[in-house]
Amino acid sequence: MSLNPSANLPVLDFALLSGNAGQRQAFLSQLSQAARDIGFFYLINHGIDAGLQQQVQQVARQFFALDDAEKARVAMANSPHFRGYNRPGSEITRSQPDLREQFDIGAEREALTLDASSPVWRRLQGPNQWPDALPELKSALLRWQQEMTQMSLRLLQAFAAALELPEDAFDPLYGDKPNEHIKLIRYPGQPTSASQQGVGAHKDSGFLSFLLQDHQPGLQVEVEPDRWVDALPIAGAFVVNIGELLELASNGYLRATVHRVVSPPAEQERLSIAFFLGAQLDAVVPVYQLPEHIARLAHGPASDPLNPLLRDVGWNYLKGRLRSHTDVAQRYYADYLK
Ligand SMILES: O=C(O)CCC(=O)C(=O)O
Ligand SMILES: [Fe+2]
Repeated sequence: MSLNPSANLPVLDFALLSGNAGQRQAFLSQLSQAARDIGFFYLINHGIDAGLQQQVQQVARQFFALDDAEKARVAMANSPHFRGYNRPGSEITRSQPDLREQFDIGAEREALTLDASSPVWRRLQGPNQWPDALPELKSALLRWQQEMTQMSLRLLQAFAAALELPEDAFDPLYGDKPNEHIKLIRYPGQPTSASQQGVGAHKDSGFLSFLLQDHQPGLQVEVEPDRWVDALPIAGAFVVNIGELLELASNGYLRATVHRVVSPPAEQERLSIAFFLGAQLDAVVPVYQLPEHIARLAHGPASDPLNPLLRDVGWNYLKGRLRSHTDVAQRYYADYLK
């Protein structure tokens, strides 16, 4: 394993984007190169306060330390909107259980009124579940959601500029309802005899994902078929990766890179705070007209029969949620799955 955390993945300095014209251009060209070569990079000087990062990590640890009974009161199995707590082993990736416990929240919006003709993905919108035993969690995560949304939308605009599109090209895809998904994740240590699948190999479904890791390694990126590199933690930095919506929007010029987490050793644990920026659920991702020198290198989105990428955002997001959370799927989506 490499000792220099930045050896495997590029490190991008977000402060350059608001610097002078030369610095801005340097950032955009580093961004397009990093995004195209690997689809994963570290982001530093992102403007998210270090104190807030630590507060969110601390409240996440407090949440996972609650009694099982308290956590069960906010179980995702009770939410048609896929919000709430999952015990280790309850989520499935590539048909295997993921050895991680997690707490999901999304945008705090009212459930939609639905009738028989409503597309099923409209069930995804709705309220979060908050634990009574830890009121600080709600205020910390709603603030996190707000700040992460602002920062990540700036980065998404930089992606548009890096693709030589107007900076606001993607704005209509999220409008005033971006899909702001936070996942607090704890990976318990595993003996070497057990499965080491913290989370199995996958692509993220949204535009961009941001991971705030603690000190514990485990995240791995598939840089070429069957070649995995460690994305070792860098304190305060976010690991950023590209999701399926940006792969679709760039006609495969940018790629949603496959990644996974290997469980920590026995007696240790790993905490990760993930933020997924997605489009509004009723958007459809168009094929953007890219300049010739970029379009030439765009080979179309990946075509994996096990994971078709869907341009209809609501359907693409629902696909991933149903596959990962079979208990919610059976309880609230049985009519659709039939
Ligand atoms: O734990 C991590 O840092 C990565 C998690 C992840 O890839 C995911 O939940 O989509
Ligand atoms: Fe992921």
